[in-house]
Amino acid sequence: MREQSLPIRVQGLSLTKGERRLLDDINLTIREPGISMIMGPNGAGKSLLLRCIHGLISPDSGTIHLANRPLAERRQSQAMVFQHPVLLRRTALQNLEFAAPDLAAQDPAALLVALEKVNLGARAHQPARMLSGGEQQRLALARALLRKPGLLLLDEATASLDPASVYLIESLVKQQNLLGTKVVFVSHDQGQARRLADEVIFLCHGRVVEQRSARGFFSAPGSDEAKAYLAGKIMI
Ligand SMILES: Nc1ncnc2c1ncn2[C@@H]1O[C@H](COP(=O)(O)OP(=O)(O)OP(=O)(O)O)[C@@H](O)[C@H]1O
Repeated sequence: MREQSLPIRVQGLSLTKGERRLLDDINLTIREPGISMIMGPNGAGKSLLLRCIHGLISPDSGTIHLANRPLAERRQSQAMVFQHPVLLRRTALQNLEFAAPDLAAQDPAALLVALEKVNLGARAHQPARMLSGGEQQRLALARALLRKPGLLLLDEATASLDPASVYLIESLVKQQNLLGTKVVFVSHDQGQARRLADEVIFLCHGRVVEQRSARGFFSAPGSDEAKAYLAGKIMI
């Protein structure tokens, strides 16, 4: 059973390092059960925001609630996939066993099914760190999905993968979303955002500049920053 994550409510979130305000009073409520895509130029604070929502970074101020409960009570029901997955020096299957020891004991066949779902059935007994980049990313996704997370966070999870791996990961993410997992995806890939996103949250200089339907965002971005970003202009 997936635990309900919505609404995700971020209030007054700020993070400063030295002189720089990296996240600047972020107020954001995510209500959409579909896929929310966080977009914005390099250095906008997308990864930092995602890490805060996953509880990996403590902000200087502000709060995060999921389904009206503080983040600290909720971390077990969410999972994150990073651009560069960190895998154990073990086989692909052992990486899943380590992530889900109870499931591995009760229903070991389920782990093989999880590998097959990401087209890694034939790689089960290969060292995870010897897999290709795309295979490692698919393994990381399989590992994240073992928990049946109520919230799945993906940070540039398909950057530098070939089209077939991108397609497979996007299909699995969409499927999970339809099964009830809320998805928040950071991506620069406009094609991917158009394929996946129900809403876009556009960040610039550590602030939320726009939050609207993907259709509205791409057809008529409301801010100069988003217009420049979509036009491929470098923003300082
Ligand atoms: N630990 C840190 N100390 C100081 N500055 C940091 C730290 N982590 C991130 N930053 C800075 O915060 C800003 C936002 O970083 P973040 O990784 O969130 O950007 P991003 O929007 O994900 O960018 P990109 O699209 O390039 O991945 C960047 O300028 C980065 O250099």
